[in-house]
Amino acid sequence: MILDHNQLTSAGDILVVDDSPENLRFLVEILTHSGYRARPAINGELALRSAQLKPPVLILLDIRMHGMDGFETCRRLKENEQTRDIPVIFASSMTDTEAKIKGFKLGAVDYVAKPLNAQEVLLRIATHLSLSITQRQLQTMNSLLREAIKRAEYANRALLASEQQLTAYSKNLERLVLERTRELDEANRKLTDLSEHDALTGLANRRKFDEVWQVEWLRALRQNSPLSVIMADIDDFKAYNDCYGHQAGDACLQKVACAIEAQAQRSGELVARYGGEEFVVILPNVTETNAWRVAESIRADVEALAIPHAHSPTAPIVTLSLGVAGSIPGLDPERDASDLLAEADKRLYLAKEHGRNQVALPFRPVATLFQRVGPLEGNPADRSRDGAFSHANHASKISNMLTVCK
Ligand SMILES: Nc1nc2c(ncn2[C@@H]2O[C@H](COP(=O)(O)OP(=O)(O)OP(=O)(O)O)[C@@H](O)[C@H]2O)c(=O)[nH]1
Repeated sequence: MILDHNQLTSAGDILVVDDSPENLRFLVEILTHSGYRARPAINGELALRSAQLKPPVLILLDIRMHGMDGFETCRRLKENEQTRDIPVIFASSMTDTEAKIKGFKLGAVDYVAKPLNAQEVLLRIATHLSLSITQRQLQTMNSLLREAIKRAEYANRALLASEQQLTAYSKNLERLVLERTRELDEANRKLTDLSEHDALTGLANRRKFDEVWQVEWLRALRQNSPLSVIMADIDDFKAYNDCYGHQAGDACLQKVACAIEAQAQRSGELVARYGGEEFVVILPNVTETNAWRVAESIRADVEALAIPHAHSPTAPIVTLSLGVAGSIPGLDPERDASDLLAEADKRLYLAKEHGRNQVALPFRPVATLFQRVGPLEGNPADRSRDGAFSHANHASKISNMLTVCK
């Protein structure tokens, strides 16, 4: 493909080398006439110098010259980095094949025979200039492309590295978030635990009790089931503290808390520390009578601990007074949750008033009570509580049972 004439003529100088001034003039003339810029050189040495000083876009080179001939001039042009890529066209009257082959082997791109034909010379120059310019453009595009590929590869590597870094960061972040979440969950759990439990005994605290008590009351109301509560208070605990010290008092509270908790292990049952030396037990699905049995077992178990209490006016050991109240909320619209609790509390203080170390129930003739606490019919949920009580030990416990008027 021959390029546009303007592109060819503006590409640069054409160096014309010939030791015949006539030939030189002729060539310079036809080139200039065609719009090219032509530079003459009268011998090989001058041609080399001119080409190195300002590389032309093409060289038209005579072979047979005085001094350095065209072959040698071409050889030197091709061994110089600066001039090696300039297309060389030999112009010669040596038309034998051997001379042509030698010229091509030295790196010439074409050959024009003398005497020169202006049109042929111009056509060959246009062809080789086009080829050379296109080749240079291709080389430039190639090197630009190579540069672009290099940059893309570099960017790709950088992208890959930052992707890997990002993955590592995000994995690390994920791990940190997980760790923090776990720590936060754990801290929250501890906080909830702290907010719901008494630090000394590990039992539920008053706050937790209030919450559960309301829930259980509403459940019993919905299910028309019984609900009971026991209030328990250590007798003469001030005297215990005064006698054995506060630390021993703490240890005593822990032992009593354990004993109470051991008697309220069924699902839904809750033991809480209600105040200093006061405890409360929620017994869902347990009738008042059976709650009395639980209270009596607690009282007996604390007694069985036989914790010495030398200054107690009640007994030489630590004892408990307990008040019990139970209801079926659905059948008892007159009372609400706080009424039932207040009732248990009132009975606790009646138990205190009547000598301590006993369980207080609402007034019922002893005989009736004795029958009521015997084997029961009805709710199977109560039966396990029935099994915990027998007529044999009933007689010994009755002395610790108080009946009072409502
Ligand atoms: N060691 C210890 N003592 C406590 C704690 N909480 C409350 N107390 C003590 O429990 C005692 C309760 O005394 P009181 O309310 O007078 O009752 P009490 O001496 O048990 O007499 P009654 O209840 O009428 O039998 C006080 O001396 C409180 O200091 C505690 O966490 N640890």
